[in-house]
Amino acid sequence: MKVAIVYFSGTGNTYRVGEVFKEHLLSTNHEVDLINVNRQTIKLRGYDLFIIGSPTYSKAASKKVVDFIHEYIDDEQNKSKDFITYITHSWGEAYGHITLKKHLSKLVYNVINAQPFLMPNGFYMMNHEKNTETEIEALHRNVMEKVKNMMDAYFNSQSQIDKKSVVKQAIFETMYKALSKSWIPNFANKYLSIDNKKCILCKMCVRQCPNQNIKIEDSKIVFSDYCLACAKCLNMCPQNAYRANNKTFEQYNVIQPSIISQLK
Ligand SMILES: Cc1cc2nc3c(=O)[nH]c(=O)nc-3n(C[C@H](O)[C@H](O)[C@H](O)COP(=O)(O)O)c2cc1C
Repeated sequence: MKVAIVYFSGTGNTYRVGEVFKEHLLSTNHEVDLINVNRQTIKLRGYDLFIIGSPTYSKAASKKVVDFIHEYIDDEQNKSKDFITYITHSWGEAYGHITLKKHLSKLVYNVINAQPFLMPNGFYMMNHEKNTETEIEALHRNVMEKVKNMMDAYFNSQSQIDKKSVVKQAIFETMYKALSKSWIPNFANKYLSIDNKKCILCKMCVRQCPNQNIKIEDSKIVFSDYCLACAKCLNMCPQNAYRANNKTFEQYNVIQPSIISQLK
């Protein structure tokens, strides 16, 4: 079977879950491509199964992934294929996997499994707490078990759609759309700043920003007003020069590589 795992990820969680799906499928002799929505420029074809993952933003799915479904997956050739959706979230209830299912179902795709994954919080400078190492390890172990269960269910032809209120899903999607027009695009300008004593103008954030929202002008980092609030820049800055709400942000180092290597 040929599988496309399609994801968007700011702080590494959704990527990490995609990677676990990939490792699991490779170990059971399937062909797998792990595809970042930011790097794909042509329609996806020739896959038997699509696994589509997104971070949760305001309880909904990232606009990047929803737009990608319409632009690069919607194709007559994919109509008879199977789909699995997942979202990663860090607190409370999340509805993004159901948002993705709704968009795919409207396009007449067959979504067999839709599940949330609770992950370490990469947005804790704005909301809730930073996770401890013990919590992070437990969350990553849970990912491995859940991925295995999801794929076992899929290969046993069992549907596993997480039950969620469709009314709440629609409300949260509408709220996220409204925030995407106002608060979110200005997030970096409003809440982020750079410690210029630490910044070495390495341009890593400029290159890695998924929406090209970061530039260097007059030897300083500046933000435009099309931020996604994905928190990638803060988490991956090699100098930890980013400040959030005027405070130094204590990074997780993206996907906690030391912990992940221990779990392998
Ligand atoms: C702008 C923003 C809004 C978020 N809103 C929620 C939310 O409503 N509920 C939640 O559980 N997590 C929320 N989160 C946390 C992320 O969904 C979570 O950490 C996710 O795993 C990040 O995925 P990534 O690491 O692949 O970017 C939010 C994060 C950001 C940056």
